[in-house]
This record gives sequence, structure tokens and C-alpha cells, in this order.
Amino acid sequence: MIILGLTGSIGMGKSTTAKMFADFGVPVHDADVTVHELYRGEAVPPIAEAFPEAVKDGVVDRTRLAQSVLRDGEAIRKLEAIVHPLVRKAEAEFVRLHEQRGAALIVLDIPLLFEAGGADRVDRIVVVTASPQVQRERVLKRPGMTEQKFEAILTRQLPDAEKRARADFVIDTGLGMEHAREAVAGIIGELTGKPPG
Ligand SMILES: CC(C)(COP(=O)(O)OP(=O)(O)OC[C@H]1O[C@@H](n2cnc3c(N)ncnc32)[C@H](O)[C@@H]1O)[C@@H](O)C(=O)NCCC(=O)NCCS
Ligand SMILES: Nc1ncnc2c1ncn2[C@@H]1O[C@H](COP(=O)(O)OP(=O)(O)OP(=O)(O)O)[C@@H](O)[C@H]1O
Repeated sequence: MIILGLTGSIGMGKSTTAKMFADFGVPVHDADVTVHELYRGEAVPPIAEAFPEAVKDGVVDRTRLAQSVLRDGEAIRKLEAIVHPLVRKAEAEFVRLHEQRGAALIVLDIPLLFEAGGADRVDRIVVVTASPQVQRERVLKRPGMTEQKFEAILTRQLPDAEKRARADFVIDTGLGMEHAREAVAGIIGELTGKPPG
């Protein structure tokens, strides 16, 4: 089984591209979805202890948590130390399950693949990219996003050019959905020896 890591900076098109792999029948594990689940379950007690202001009605409030951590390097490291091991555990269970099922290829969608050492857990890496202008436009359109929040996140991420340099495959999502879908099909074909569909 080949484990393909999918990553890219904020707004570059990870979720959209992950869905394309899933639509072609490739099992996809999404680290962000796992974090959302953890914030309603297993991660609530340790986060309530470290960041009491960020827990409301028994669940983690992401807006409040973002306010507590995004401009504070020490706080975000403390949060990552709580969250990342739980995400890795969920990911390992997913890998084991699909190995047992005899999957030829699976995708792990990991936003911080390079930053958090995920590159060692995958066999190949796809990086999604777009121009800085396209990235900025996409991100600033999101509800609740501000210029400051965008900048704070960007400074915590490895620059796009460095990600591309370390990739086995690069998909430019600025070239449209059809281009990306064809790129995804090409990667599946190359890695499994069988074009999808
Ligand atoms: C800071 C939090 C509360 C902000 O939540 P919010 O819903 O506003 O934004 P969202 O999660 O959609 O993230 C927006 C962008 O920031 C990036 N990002 C998230 N966490 C981090 C981080 N620790 N370092 C760098 N970039 C990050 C995401 O990959 C995404 O590109 C949230 O991202 C979080 O809890 N992060 C810590 C857990 C983590 O590291 N997750 C990322 C991969 S597992
Ligand atoms: N191939 C593509 N062609 C056109 N638009 C795209 C393409 N891929 C992504 N987009 C658009 O870019 C925006 C961001 O995409 P997406 O949410 O997938 O990014 P992301 O990398 O998962 O973001 P984040 O890092 O914040 O989680 C969306 O509005 C999406 O429709």
C-alpha cells in the first residue's frame, strides 16, 4: 500500500483536492476533520486545562482558541503538543484499517505535513499550490478571516516554494477544477499502475 501525503499552505486547495481523490475511490484521511472531532471529544479535557477560556458548553470554540494562540508562539506549541499526538493516533488507525482491507493507495491530508514531521509517515507527497494573489483572495473571502489572522497563520507555515521543492507531485489549483482533476487522475494512475474510472 502506498501512503500519499497531501499538503499545502492555507487556502491552496487541500480539501478540494482531497475530495477529488475520494471521488476516484481513494480512501482519504483528513487531519482537519479529525481536529474538529477531537474538539468535541477527546481533546476537550486537556484543552480546558491549558486554555480554559476556549472551552464553552463542553466543546472547544475555535474562534476563541484562535484568539488565544495565533499570535503567541508558546501557546500554539502547547496546543500542538496536545492535538498532534491525538491526530497521529487517529491517522495510524486509519492506515492500519486500510492496510488490512488491502488498499493499493490511501491519502493522508495533513496541513502541517512538513512543519510537524509528517513527511516521515508517508511514501510520496503531493503539494497543492496557487499564486500568492489567488491564495490571498480565497482566504480573505472566508467568514471570520482577517488580514492579521491570515498573516499570523502564514508565518507559522513553511513557505509555499519550500513545500513545492520537497514535493513528488505539485498541483496548481489556480488552473481550475478540471486541470486539478486530471492531475489527480494522473497521480493515481502513476502510483497504482491503473488509471481511475
Ligand atoms: C488555531 C485554530 C483554533 C484555528 O481554527 P480555525 O477554525 O479558525 O481555522 P482552521 O483550523 O480552518 O485553520 C486555518 C488554516 O490554519 C492552518 N493551521 C491550523 N493550525 C495551524 C498551526 N498549528 N500552525 C500553522 N498553521 C495552522 C490550517 O492548516 C489552515 O490552513 C485551529 O487551526 C487549531 O486548533 N489548530 C491547532 C491544531 C493544528 O495544528 N491543526 C492543523 C493540522 S492537524
Ligand atoms: N482546482 C481548483 N480550481 C478552482 N478553485 C479551487 C481549486 N481548488 C480549490 N479551489 C478553491 O479554493 C478555495 C480554497 O480551497 P480549500 O478549502 O480546498 O483549501 P484548503 O487548502 O483546504 O484550505 P485550508 O488550508 O484553509 O484548510 C475554495 O474556495 C475552493 O473552491
